[in-house]
Amino acid sequence: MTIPSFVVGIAGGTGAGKTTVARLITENVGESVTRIPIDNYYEDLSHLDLSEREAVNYDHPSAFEWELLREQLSTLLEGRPIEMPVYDFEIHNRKNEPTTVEPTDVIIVEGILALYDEKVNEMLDLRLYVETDADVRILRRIQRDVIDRGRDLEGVIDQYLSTVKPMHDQFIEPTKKHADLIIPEGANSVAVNLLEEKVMAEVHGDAVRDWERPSPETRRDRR
Ligand SMILES: Nc1ncnc2c1ncn2[C@@H]1O[C@H](COP(=O)(O)OP(=O)(O)O)[C@@H](O)[C@H]1O
Ligand SMILES: O=c1ccn([C@@H]2O[C@H](COP(=O)(O)O)[C@@H](O)[C@H]2O)c(=O)[nH]1
Repeated sequence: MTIPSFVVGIAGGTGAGKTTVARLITENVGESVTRIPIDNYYEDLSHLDLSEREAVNYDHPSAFEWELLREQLSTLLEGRPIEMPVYDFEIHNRKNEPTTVEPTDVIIVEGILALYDEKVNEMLDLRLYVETDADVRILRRIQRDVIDRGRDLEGVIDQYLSTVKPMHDQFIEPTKKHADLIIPEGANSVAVNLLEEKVMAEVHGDAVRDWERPSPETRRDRR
């Protein structure tokens, strides 16, 4: 049984480079890492038809099943496997079959609101916020949504202006204050190399952890 020793949260706006950072900092640790995309914890919307699901605001915190994420994360931290839901962006819903996820040394929790929930934040050893300019992010998103997620240009622009951008400003960007580190320009190589070394040290058991997370009060006092 593996009890995870290092849980990293990676938040940031759509297209900021969260998935890329997660991939790059863990690519040399083989099977010792588990990625938990919080997209998998979008509420089950099977009771809605496709056109109703298309109209949902997927950037609001209420779109996520936080209780399930908290529960499954703490199960992994106790060294037990979970049945993680799997999300399908093309149909805006979960797939029928969940996937079994075993606990590993390192766990990466990644998504636009990965630093939003207080209880999830308490389970994170390191909180990262990936920050990339909005113009770069929307260009990346257009490319990805049209090519990989089966959307048309007009729909991507409408969604961006009606929900993605306002929710980013209201809910996602403010979670930056919970971050231990802010990574500018997404996958910048200096940050990636430093974090990769840290992840490898955790996996090989020679990591030195001499920090203690400051309480919210101490953080405020430091400002
Ligand atoms: N530093 C970077 N330079 C260039 N392209 C990048 C960089 N980081 C990410 N990308 C590209 O931008 C797109 C979105 O990145 P991704 O990591 O999926 O973002 P997120 O997970 O935050 O939505 C991908 O096509 C990815 O290859
Ligand atoms: O059914 C859905 C679910 C989510 N989205 C959008 O996805 C992004 C989050 O993914 P990133 O990889 O971080 O970009 C979020 O902004 C939602 O708007 C969707 O379009 N449809």
